[in-house]
Amino acid sequence: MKEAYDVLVVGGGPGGALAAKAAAEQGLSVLLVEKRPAIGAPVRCAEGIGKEALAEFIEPDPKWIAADLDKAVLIGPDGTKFTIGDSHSGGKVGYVLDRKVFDRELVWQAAEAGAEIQVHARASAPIMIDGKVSGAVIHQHGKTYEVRAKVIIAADGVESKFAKWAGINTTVPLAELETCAQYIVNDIDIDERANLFYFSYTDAPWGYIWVFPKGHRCANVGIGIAGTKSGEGHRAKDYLDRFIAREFPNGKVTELIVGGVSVCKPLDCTVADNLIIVGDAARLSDPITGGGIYNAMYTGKLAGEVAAAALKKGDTSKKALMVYDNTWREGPLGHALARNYAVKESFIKMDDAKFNSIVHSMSDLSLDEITVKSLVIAIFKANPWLALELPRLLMTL
Ligand SMILES: Cc1cc2nc3c(=O)[nH]c(=O)nc-3n(C[C@H](O)[C@H](O)[C@H](O)COP(=O)(O)OP(=O)(O)OC[C@H]3O[C@@H](n4cnc5c(N)ncnc54)[C@H](O)[C@@H]3O)c2cc1C
Repeated sequence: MKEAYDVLVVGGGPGGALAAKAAAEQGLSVLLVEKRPAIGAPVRCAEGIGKEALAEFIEPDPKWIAADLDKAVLIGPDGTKFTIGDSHSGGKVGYVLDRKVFDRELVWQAAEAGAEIQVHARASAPIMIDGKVSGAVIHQHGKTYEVRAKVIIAADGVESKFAKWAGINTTVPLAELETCAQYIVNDIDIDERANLFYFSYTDAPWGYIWVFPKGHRCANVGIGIAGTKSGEGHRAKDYLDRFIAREFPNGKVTELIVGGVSVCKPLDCTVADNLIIVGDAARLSDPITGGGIYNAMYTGKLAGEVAAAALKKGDTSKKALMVYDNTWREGPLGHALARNYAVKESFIKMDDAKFNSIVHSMSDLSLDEITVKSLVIAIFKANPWLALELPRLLMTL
């Protein structure tokens, strides 16, 4: 580890990896520090991603694809199913990844581009000079180092502290922090090409349950519920155990993970002098699904490119880095996050009776495109009463 770099990336998830790769490809000296001893492990993710989204960044490779999907099935509180995609979708729907392998591949690509990677290396504090972030204190193998950098990219995920230490308010309201639990369940009867989403206030208050196949008779089965709904006997794991006992009583559990997902609005501003915040650290996961792999990759790559352009001009002030914030916020990602936040706020508190009526109304519909927008438009068409109940949501579509 040197004492100074052009760019320091804190965090070796998809956001950090793409940021480091993009910056190194521009010829910058880049250090990526990851606090865990192994990139990609333990996995805290259901590992689902759309094929087209992923193709923006990387060629699909069977070594990190656990399942190739052709449909998603939404299941209402009374068990009524609505399927999106199927044979008409041309196999475009999505993948379930093997993130232990996938995350390592992304970091390896950053290293190949010239970035230096240090694992088991935790950033414990920013170095502040004249009120500006100018590096970080790094702990590794019992030693402490000071690393200076001209631009620091905070890619430290949902548990992000770096931006907060640098004076930015990153607090997620408890009601907008989904608490999640997930098992890998083996030896179960599943459709290996379908992601299942169960919506029911009783089973998963202000959240949902997912069953994402991971190959033959194996799936990620998980739940996210609002942080405010979690309590004694009502923890995410308790709800999940009840679901598993009902749906997969003979399943064999081989892994449990717990984690959090923010479903709030993005940070008000994702840059400061010498600092860019990406992915989950910037609260950019999707407010409906909690999905954030694509958003982290997109903003990570953008951050690396913006850092390089700013360094070429010799200006890494907040004003110069604002092009990063403006680009994602005013582009398709920012619009999708704003719309999906409005959709989440409108639907999340609906009771099971209303959810049932919506899912019943959709059973005759056929939808090949899996986008929130196409789904919500279909829901409004099939349920004209929603236009009166949620008039402001219509404006966002
Ligand atoms: C249960 C669950 C299920 C999910 N399912 C999906 C899904 O199916 N599809 C989807 O798209 N998204 C899903 N997500 C969200 C997805 O995992 C994240 O959005 C994505 O990983 C964000 O990438 P990131 O690079 O921003 O952060 P992360 O992947 O969280 O990476 C951040 C990295 O920073 C490291 N780090 C943190 N602090 C420091 C520090 N001080 N110093 C050094 N390193 C540090 C961490 O160890 C971590 O490796 C799920 C999340 C959970 C919890």
